[in-house]
Amino acid sequence: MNLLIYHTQAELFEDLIDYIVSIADSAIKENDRFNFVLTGGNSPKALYELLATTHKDRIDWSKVYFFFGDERNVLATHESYNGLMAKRSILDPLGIPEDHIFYVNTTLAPEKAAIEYNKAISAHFDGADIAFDLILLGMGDDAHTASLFPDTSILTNKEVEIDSVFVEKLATYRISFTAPLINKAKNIAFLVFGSSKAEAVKHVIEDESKNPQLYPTQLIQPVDGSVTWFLDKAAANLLEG
Ligand SMILES: O=C1O[C@H](COP(=O)(O)O)[C@@H](O)[C@H](O)[C@H]1O
Repeated sequence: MNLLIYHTQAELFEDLIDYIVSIADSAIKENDRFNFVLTGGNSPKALYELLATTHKDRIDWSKVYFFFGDERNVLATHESYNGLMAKRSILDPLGIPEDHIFYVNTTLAPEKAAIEYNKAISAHFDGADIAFDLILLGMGDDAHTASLFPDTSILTNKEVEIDSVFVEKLATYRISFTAPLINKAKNIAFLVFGSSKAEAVKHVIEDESKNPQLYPTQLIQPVDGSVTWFLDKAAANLLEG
């Protein structure tokens, strides 16, 4: 595990963008494409905007395929649809063609949306191992990541797949990568800001005995890939090591 802690968000984004560019370059050199899983939530918006403006010439976007690690069970026009924030901040500004973007189809019931997303991803990987080049993730102050929330059924799903899950505390369904699917990735990067996340960061990174029902992000342990944490000072504040 790599742990990187920054004084400012600007410094963090600069390094995170260098990291993304380097993974994109290697993936494109090796396989002529870069399979990039975006995270939702609030933290990544400024990152996406920087990638689509100041840094747009650093990646060959024609070779990039975009996916979503989780999605809200709302229509694509709803403000909380992860795909909409990505569409506005990075996908439209870069002119990414529709056939390079794997949105979750939330006009379907959540179970069906998950099944269709699994099919679309399997077809994209065409029988090869489903190992994304890079999965970006955030983490909530309750230690959820993607839509792996505490005390939910998806936490015990051992399949490498996308699943639907009812999140009781939000009284809503979500569609999400399972932990085994995330753990197959070649690279995983967490982007976490702010003091409200500090306690969750400490439990996820430093607890010796794991309790993933309470701290689901503890389930993220790549099989062969790397995991890198990009934290600001406030989020890292309670770490001891
Ligand atoms: O991995 C993820 O993390 C966030 C937490 O996001 P935040 O930046 O808004 O705190 C989560 O809600 C999101 O859906 C997910 O992709």
